[in-house]
Amino acid sequence: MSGPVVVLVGPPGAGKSTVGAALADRFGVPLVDTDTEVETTTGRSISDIFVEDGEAAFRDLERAAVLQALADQRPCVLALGGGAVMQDEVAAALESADVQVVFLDVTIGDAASRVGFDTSRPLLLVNPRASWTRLMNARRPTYERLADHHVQTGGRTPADVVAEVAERLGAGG
Ligand SMILES: Nc1ncnc2c1ncn2[C@@H]1O[C@H](COP(=O)(O)OP(=O)(O)OP(=O)(O)O)[C@@H](O)[C@H]1O
Ligand SMILES: O=C(O)C1=C[C@@H](O)[C@@H](O)[C@H](O)C1
Ligand SMILES: [Mg+2]
Repeated sequence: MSGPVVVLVGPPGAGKSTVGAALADRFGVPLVDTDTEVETTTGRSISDIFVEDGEAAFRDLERAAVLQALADQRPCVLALGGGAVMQDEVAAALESADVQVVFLDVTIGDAASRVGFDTSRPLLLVNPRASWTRLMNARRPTYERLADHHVQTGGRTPADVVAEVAERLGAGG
């Protein structure tokens, strides 16, 4: 099979980057993290792009990164930024691609203790807990609709989550 082995979606703090890196090691493929792709191709931080050019400009770059990774025949683990699935073109591409989508779910309590809500997340600068919850409520139906597998991460280590995802993909053991 070519293209992404798995696509990870979920809110900030779900563990997409962490679990994605471990899965990539396990499968012997690179991790493509769209947040990192955007920062690498522009040479700027996501925060700077949001502040200087606005969210819409970031979303254009993010969409291009997702579509490129899906179009590439290069096997990888693809971790999406938390809001990527809210773009219709991204959602449609995930639905039509022959890929397994995994929704990494997390509660506000676990997400808060994991990320600490520092200044690196531009949408969570003001009242981070309330902002995270509002975004999650708006996005949850989309995460669930697009997901082939729904994996709870609360109270579990990254290794536990990796093991469950691998098992769901038929690569456990
Ligand atoms: N299952 C877990 N248990 C405990 N800590 C975790 C778990 N998964 C990830 N973490 C930690 O939580 C933090 C956030 O994880 P990570 O950056 O992977 O989340 P993310 O979903 O990629 O978030 P973002 O959308 O902001 O990029 C990291 O410090 C990571 O080490
Ligand atoms: O939840 C979001 O909308 C975001 C999550 C991060 O992964 C980054 O993609 C960016 O900070 C926006
Ligand atoms: Mg991440």
